[in-house]
Amino acid sequence: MPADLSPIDTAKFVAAKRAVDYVQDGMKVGLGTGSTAAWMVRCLAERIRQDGLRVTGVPTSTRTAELARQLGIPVTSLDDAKWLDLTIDGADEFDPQLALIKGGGAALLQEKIVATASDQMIVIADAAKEVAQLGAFPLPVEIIPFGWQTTKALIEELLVGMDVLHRDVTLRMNGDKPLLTDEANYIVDLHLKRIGNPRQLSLVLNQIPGVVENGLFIDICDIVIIGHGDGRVVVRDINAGTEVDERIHLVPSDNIFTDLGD
Ligand SMILES: O=C(CO)[C@H](O)[C@H](O)COP(=O)(O)O
Repeated sequence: MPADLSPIDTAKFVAAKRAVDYVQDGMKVGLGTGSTAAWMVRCLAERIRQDGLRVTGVPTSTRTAELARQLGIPVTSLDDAKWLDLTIDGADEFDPQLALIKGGGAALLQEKIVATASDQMIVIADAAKEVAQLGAFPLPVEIIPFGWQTTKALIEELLVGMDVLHRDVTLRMNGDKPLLTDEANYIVDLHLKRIGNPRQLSLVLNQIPGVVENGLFIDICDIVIIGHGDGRVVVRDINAGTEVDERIHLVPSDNIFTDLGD
């Protein structure tokens, strides 16, 4: 492990490194978005170079597509790939049932579509993302720009009847303009502090006409690989009901430390 990696980057790196062990020759793999997923893209590129692995990646954002191409990973669209063997992505929070909050990087829509079109979803995360109950991280909701203030008001109204600790909805900005997603939509962040019933909240949010999708991923993630700053990983498999603690000794090539832009 390079000495100059911070504990947080070490945690993300070891989780990513462990996750790409699940990738087998010939697989179609969904490539997540965010700083942890960017480590995974680098680790996957290294396996392609070193092991001669043949994979096709389906990126979940323009950022990830660009990084994958730069690193020589063959990429295609979900429409071409149709169904994927595996998706590996980061998350903003995960709970004991492996329900997730995603979308901190504004890519939740493509991420959810790609993960749902995969046989298996593996989430890679540092230990700080683990929570007893979701909601400390603001829940991102993708909405269409048309009538966005009405949609925001409808979300606020809906939250009154929900089991949440706090109810504040903010439009995500990029400087002085609303942030635009890859689909040219807006994101509103729901500051809820605690979500009592994520499944119910996810269902009712998606009933609002201007809502495209929300960042709650329920019953989608199969495995979470939790990285620690000391190089340890914990692999939690919800279906097998197992938790395995491993120490990974890693000697990454210099190549994957280039372009740590995310
Ligand atoms: O959902 C996401 C992007 O939409 C990311 O996976 C999530 O925000 C985690 O990002 P990071 O690995 O940088 O902490």
